[in-house]
Amino acid sequence: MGCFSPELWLRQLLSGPGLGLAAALLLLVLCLRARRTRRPGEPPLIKGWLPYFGEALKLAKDPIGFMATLQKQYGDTFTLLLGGKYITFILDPFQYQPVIKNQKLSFRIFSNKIVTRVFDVKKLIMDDKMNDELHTSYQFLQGKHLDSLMENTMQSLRQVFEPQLLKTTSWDTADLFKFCSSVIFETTFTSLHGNYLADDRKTFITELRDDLSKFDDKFPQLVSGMPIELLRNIKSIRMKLKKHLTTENLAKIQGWSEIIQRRQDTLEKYYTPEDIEIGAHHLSFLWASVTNTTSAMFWTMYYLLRHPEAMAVLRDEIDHLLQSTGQKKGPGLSIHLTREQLDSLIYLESTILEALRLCTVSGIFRFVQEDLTLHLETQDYRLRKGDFVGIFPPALHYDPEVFEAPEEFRFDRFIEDGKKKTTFYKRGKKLKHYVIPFGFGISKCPGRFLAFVEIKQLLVILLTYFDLEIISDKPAALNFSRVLLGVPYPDCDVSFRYKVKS
Ligand code: HEM
Repeated sequence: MGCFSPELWLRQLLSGPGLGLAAALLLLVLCLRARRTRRPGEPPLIKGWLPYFGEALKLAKDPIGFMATLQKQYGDTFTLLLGGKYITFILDPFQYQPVIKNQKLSFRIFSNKIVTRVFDVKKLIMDDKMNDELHTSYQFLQGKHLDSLMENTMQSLRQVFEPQLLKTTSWDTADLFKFCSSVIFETTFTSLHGNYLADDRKTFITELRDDLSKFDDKFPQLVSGMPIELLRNIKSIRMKLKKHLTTENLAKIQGWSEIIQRRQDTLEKYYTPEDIEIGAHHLSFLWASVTNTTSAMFWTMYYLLRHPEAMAVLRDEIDHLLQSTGQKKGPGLSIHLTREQLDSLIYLESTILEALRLCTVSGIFRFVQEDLTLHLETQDYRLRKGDFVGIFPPALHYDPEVFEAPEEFRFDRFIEDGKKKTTFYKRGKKLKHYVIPFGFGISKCPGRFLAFVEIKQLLVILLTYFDLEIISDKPAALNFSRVLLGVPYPDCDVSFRYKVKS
């Protein structure tokens, strides 16, 4: 997609060697793209005044408010020019199904373009069979396989937190985003890939995390199609990351999870073992497993720290479960919860869901493979080959008809009469889907169960073993530099303090 951060695009292009290229590019697209007009049967067309970028600046500034304004003005279906791409947004949640079910609207073409651009994986586009086989590996993120991943996660969390528990009970201060990114990276990487065997394990993990974070900083530019050569040292950082994850280097890590084993077996069928592209595949999976989980963890913790009343209810809920399962805090990190027990923590789950409802600014996209008519309940729309169709979850998440006071954090929003609340209505009709942070249909995130389990386990540990308090007064806001690309990071870090409970 080419719509994510026009300011970054322009700034980068207009510095140094990008200047000539920028001028040529802008001239070309100005001529090519400005000419489109709305044809009969097509949705309202909104091009903005800026050629090529269209309304991308407004979207990047305030995506939720801007889309709400357009929805009021043009209705639930309209086509928007964003960074050279025409995207027809379908905002009525009852019309998601026709989009998801339409075979001519392709997720694979969309996602292959991104994976090729960002991670330099070339073979996916050419090899559908390999693509299918890699997708079957996602079964190892569910069911009984999830139980063993959950054990790995708990083991990794012990490794991270047991040294902390030996400390005295004095306060330590930390920055919340840095804290989440460090714990989630180490836990996720170790749970999925295993333990690095050499003595310098900690250094290896820290370097890998820092390199992934530098690479991820430039993710929006890479997605938008900016040549990696314009992004200073990102090409060499990407190469370094890929090399860490080649067959030879992965062999230095012990205890691969089933999913990593299956992916490696599949990749070895299609590549020679020494092919660096194997590392590129593992990099794309590592990136997917860590980035959104980190920001989801950040926002959940952030809201809990700012709402001590919610934190108190969660602590009670967890204490109650530990007591009822006969568990006491012993030396080290001795508590152990099964998946069913974690699932029974309904206030914990509601809190995470509420943070995701408030903070998901991703888009769900499909590529229009040929000119077609999309049949919606209310109307038919003509769509053009080469355009995209998009679902924008915040339009649903912030709909006051569905969620009362939608901009407020209410940790118990998904609880009713002491049980999980799963009924939400619009226009008097029950909604099948009301919170969609993980995408939809074929592109639905395969890691969603693991993400929930990991965040829950981490919160159980933090709330059971630590006192936690926010220090920063300044509220954090969503940073929209990666709008439409998942759960955004905060615009600033937030300091908090923690100490082992006495
Ligand atoms: C709270 C955390 C997470 C969120 C909000 C999230 C969100 C998403 C979304 C929205 C998509 C679909 C993208 C699209 O439609 O273009 C996606 C795809 C994906 N996610 Fe997640 N994700 C999370 C955690 C994870 C974890 C923990 C893993 C792996 C263990 C993972 C692995 C993947 C993979 C492999 C895909 C690509 C699927 C495909 O190509 O079909 N995600 N995620």
